[in-house]
Amino acid sequence: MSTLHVDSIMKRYGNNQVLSDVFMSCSTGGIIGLLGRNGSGKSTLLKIIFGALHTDNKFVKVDDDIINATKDTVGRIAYLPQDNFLPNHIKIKTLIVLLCETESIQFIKDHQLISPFLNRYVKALSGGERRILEVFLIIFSRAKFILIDEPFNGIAPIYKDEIKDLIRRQTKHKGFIITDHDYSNVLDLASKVVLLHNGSTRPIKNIKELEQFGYLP
Ligand SMILES: Nc1ncnc2c1ncn2[C@@H]1O[C@H](COP(=O)(O)OP(=O)(O)OP(=O)(O)O)[C@@H](O)[C@H]1O
Repeated sequence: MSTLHVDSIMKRYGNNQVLSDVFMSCSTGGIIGLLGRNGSGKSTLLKIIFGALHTDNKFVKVDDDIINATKDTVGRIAYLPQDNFLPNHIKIKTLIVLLCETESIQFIKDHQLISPFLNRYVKALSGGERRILEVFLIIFSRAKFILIDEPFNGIAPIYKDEIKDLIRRQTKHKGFIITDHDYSNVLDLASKVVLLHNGSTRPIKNIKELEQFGYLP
């Protein structure tokens, strides 16, 4: 078993102290559902864990290895941002080979949600098709810990269950931190739920607590 350990993360934009007291721990086999209101700092936190955003205060460790920069994340942490990140002019079958773990490449190419697009370029996909491809590339990437920002955004309800099943299967050897405003899907997947509230992470035991913290009405 491997563990991603996140502690002592602080981040301020000008006078806006977005993160002040963050603690999270995710082991392979687990899925952390990260919830929080708009602007609570979820994307900021994922970017800092991955190393895509700088802050002076952070402690991120995978097993015994301290993660300081994006180069330290190779094979350890992968990150799906909210926004498109794929290059437009590469064929989809090439991206799969470049980015995914060897043992899953054939499975992905044969999958009904991906196989129709193998010979297309990313620029020829619709927004939802592109998001499905991005989710596949990240959850089957070579990293042990996968950070996913809004995987279900723009994806039709019928495909969400399939994506959740794929994520669950990957927990055999990976750990996930997932945030999405489609909170019912996050709760459905998560083995632990964490709420970002006033800059702090708070472990959540039940729906009632989400109401008490003002996340749910
Ligand atoms: N580059 C930046 N400069 C200044 N402020 C920023 C910057 N990026 C984010 N912020 C602010 O930091 C806070 C946290 O933003 P962040 O995007 O992390 O929130 P979030 O929880 O992911 O929000 P959402 O759920 O709406 O996507 C917000 O108040 C936002 O306005």
